[in-house]
Amino acid sequence: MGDILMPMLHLRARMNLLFASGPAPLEVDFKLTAGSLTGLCGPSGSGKTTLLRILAGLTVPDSGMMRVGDRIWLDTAQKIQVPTQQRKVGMVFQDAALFPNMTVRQNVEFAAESRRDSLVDELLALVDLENLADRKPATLSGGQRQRVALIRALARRPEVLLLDEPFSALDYETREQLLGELVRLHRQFGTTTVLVSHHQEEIQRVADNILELKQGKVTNFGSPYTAEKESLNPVTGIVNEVNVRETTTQLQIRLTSPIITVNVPSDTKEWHIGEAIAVSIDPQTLTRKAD
Ligand SMILES: Nc1ncnc2c1ncn2[C@@H]1O[C@H](COP(=O)(O)OP(=O)(O)OP(=O)(O)O)[C@@H](O)[C@H]1O
Repeated sequence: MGDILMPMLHLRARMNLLFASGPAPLEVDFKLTAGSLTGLCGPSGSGKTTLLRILAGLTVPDSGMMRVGDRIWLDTAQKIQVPTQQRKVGMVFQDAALFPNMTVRQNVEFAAESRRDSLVDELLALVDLENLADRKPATLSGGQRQRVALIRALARRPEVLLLDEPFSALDYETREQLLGELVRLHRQFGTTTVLVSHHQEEIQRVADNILELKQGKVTNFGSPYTAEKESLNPVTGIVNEVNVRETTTQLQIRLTSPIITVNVPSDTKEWHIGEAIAVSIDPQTLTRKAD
């Protein structure tokens, strides 16, 4: 318990990449707290997958250092490069990549340290897969396959869990369900997790930490609530009437997209569908659409 809030992962890395706009370095230096769930987001081609691959040891940066707990997984200055299979990492990608000739149970057992490990049964039960344990992956739905991939990654008892858009190929409902399961598994196992997602809103809901990349640089790192504040798209409105007064000008604004999404901390207040709430607009933030 003592090290729960200690930075358990520290990565400093620099790697020259060829971005769509030309060559530029990916340059990161961040620390993750033990047991945290970090949402990694950013535009397409900003370096998210490369960063995940560096964490996994699948890509070696030009220079850098990575420490997990008290162990060094990478130190280019000292030529230390712990290979992926010796890193305690679990990975899940968009496509589950399960072994097709093995059953669900065998897929999970293969990753577990011991075949008699009760963890396998526990994991199968946790995501409701006991009844499908003897089926082959080809006979499962996309959501079921991703569930297997998720518990297979956890069966390795990883120190770091890396998820690269694991649910993005699934329909909305299945994605929501699996996100809920991911949060539950994360609470139960407390594995330090990095989740890549294109869905900013998704990340804001489940992550306790957000890491935003743009062109290989960290542009936002911290609580999802502050990140949201900076990146929230303003509501689009049209000026309907202008009343110039002595000290203030009153603008009547017709909102053209009246439904907005706001993320608020879950523990502050109870909200009820249909209740009226006051939404205030900061006049300083008003800009012309073309600006
Ligand atoms: N080994 C490499 N050498 C040079 N450039 C690379 C290398 N690997 C990736 N890139 C480039 O780095 C940029 C970032 O790629 P990356 O796949 O990490 O982005 P991403 O944020 O995961 O994108 P997406 O959201 O579309 O999956 C891309 O322009 C890619 O072409």
